[in-house]
Amino acid sequence: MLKVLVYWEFLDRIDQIAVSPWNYYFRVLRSVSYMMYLIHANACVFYYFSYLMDFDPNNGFVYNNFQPACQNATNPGPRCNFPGQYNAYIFCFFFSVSMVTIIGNLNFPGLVPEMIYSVILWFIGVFIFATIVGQIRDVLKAMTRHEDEFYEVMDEIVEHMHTLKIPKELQDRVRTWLLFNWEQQKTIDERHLLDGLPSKLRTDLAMEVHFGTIHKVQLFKEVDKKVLEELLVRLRPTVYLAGDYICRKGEIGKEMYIVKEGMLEVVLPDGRVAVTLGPGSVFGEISLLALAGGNRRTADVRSKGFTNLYVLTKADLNDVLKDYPETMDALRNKAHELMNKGKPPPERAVTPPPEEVIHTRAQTPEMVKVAISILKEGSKVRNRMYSQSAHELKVHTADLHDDTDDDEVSLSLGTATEGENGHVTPQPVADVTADMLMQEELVQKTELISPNTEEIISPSLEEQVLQEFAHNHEADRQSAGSLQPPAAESDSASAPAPRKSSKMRRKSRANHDADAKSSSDSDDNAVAQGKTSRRRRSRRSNGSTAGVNRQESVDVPTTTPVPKESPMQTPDSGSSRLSTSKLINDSPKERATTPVMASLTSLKRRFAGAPKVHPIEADDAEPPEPETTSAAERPGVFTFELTPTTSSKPNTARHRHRDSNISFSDYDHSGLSDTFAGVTFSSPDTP
Ligand SMILES: Nc1ncnc2c1ncn2[C@@H]1O[C@@H]2COP(=O)(O)O[C@H]2[C@H]1O
Repeated sequence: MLKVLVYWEFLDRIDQIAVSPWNYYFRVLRSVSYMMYLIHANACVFYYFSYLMDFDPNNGFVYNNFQPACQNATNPGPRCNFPGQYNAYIFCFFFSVSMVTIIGNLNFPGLVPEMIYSVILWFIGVFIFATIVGQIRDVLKAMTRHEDEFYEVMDEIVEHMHTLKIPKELQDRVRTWLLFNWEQQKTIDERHLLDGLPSKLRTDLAMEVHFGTIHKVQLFKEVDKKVLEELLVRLRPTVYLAGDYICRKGEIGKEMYIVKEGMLEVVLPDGRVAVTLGPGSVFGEISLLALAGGNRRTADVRSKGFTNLYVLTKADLNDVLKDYPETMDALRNKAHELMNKGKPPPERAVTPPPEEVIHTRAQTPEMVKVAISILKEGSKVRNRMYSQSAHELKVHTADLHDDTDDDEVSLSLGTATEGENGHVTPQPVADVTADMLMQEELVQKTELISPNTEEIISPSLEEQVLQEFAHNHEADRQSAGSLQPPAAESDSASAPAPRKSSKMRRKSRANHDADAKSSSDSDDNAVAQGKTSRRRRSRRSNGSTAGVNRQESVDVPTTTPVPKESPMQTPDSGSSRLSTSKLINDSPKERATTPVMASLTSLKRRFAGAPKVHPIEADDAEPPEPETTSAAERPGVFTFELTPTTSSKPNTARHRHRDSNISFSDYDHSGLSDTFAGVTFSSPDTP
């Protein structure tokens, strides 16, 4: 009897160490053992009761080993085969079991005490029996309780779907999800399972369960342990089937996810997979932390196979981070860092190429041009008129915002001021970075300088333009007279000439200089006849060079001293013009002779397609060596190939286009007599 305590202790310990399903078997065994013990105890009581009744041999109810019936029997039956040999304990145990499990069918009590004893025993027996049976049933039920619950829920859902006449395919997916979920988690909602536990225990449990995954997450690498613990408790496991979309672009982000197992794909709107995420990856943080400036999903995320994820809701995140505001900032910074490091900004990746962003300015009236050309250079009236016309020449931009990025190669549209010492200082007004050049289509569509670029060029340049007009006009006339333009003229009128050797270019420049000289006399004539740059352009575009949209010539002086009075090189329409491909493909020596060349070399290196920018060779006979002369000191004249666009929005000062990285600023029109428009290239590579 005293051993019962030891026995209970033993049972408790076994219960602690036994794992499912053995713990359930053990519990059934324990209940049976309690029953046996009680029967044993009852057997002992019965023996003692028999003893109190003197083992009366005349009494069939109590135990007696005497068996007097056998002694007197003439024909003893099988019970008399072992007279006096019944084992007292076995007999009493047998009697006790019968008494507990079977009501009645026992030796009828002959005496009153026997009857009372029997009744008490029967009552006890009923209770013991009921308890034991109930316990065994509970234990067996507990063994399968979760499974039963799961199937109960599943049956309900399936039935409901059936009632709603949900398509079979969807029903199957729900069923597959439920089964997979059960398979993975063995519970429908783990969170509620732990609700009854104190928070400290839940935290410890969560740390234990999720830490393996969380410690791989880069985003949480530097997060304080306390915050991490609080976040961990709030993580909710979930599973996704192959092909399921976890989130869709444009949705409002309310949850972020940590991948526990499986692979997921970030899918861009064009169907391309931007990146594949594996265990330890986080996604959904951009909208949750408003990294892209809003709370919308920036991409679709699709489960590649079956995946196990941890979900952290925005509400839970905010709930934790409201007590740790500095962690919110740290998380954002970290997320930004990871975003910029590992993946291109999703918005940029999915934004379609911008439409026309740079627009043509208005054309300067003919009258103004003529007046400018005939007024004395440097006169106040001329400057004012010039300034008026220049005001129309602002670059128009649309959908631009402030921002600047450095890029390896940039193209800038700028003004330059000629100083007293004859040095010309470029003043960039617009930067077109490498990004823009990459978008060749945009480059082709973009008009950096309007058809009337000449009008904002300095008076001296204006003069050159007029000279060229006269020259072209003369060529026109000649060709009209002979109905067959001379080959040289035809060449010079066409847009960028085919590649020529530097020798040829020098020669053609010499020819051009002679032409320019002879044509200068007919400037006024040309202007008077209203030869506009537009006409010249149209002649060019109709010229021999196929596939060229339009050419504009712009002189770009650099900081090399330029004699103030000496005219800048007159852009000959063909003879001195180099195509980009020419520059890029020419000898290294040539390539490195001007900043333009250096930049274009760099451009070529980065972008296979040559940008539609055509510099005209510098007017010095042989460009200086790059090692001995600073690139910024070399003069150059450049030509652009441009395509007109239409303007719908007014220009705004100092802007930058979000997609093309193009930035613009207004022209500075002050001191126009010393200011000209030009195009320069700049590159960090360029010395
Ligand atoms: N280019 C990408 N590389 C990696 N992950 C991305 C990329 N684009 C979007 N994502 C992830 O996909 C998620 C979609 O929802 P969010 O915008 O909230 O957060 C996004 C990022 O976590």
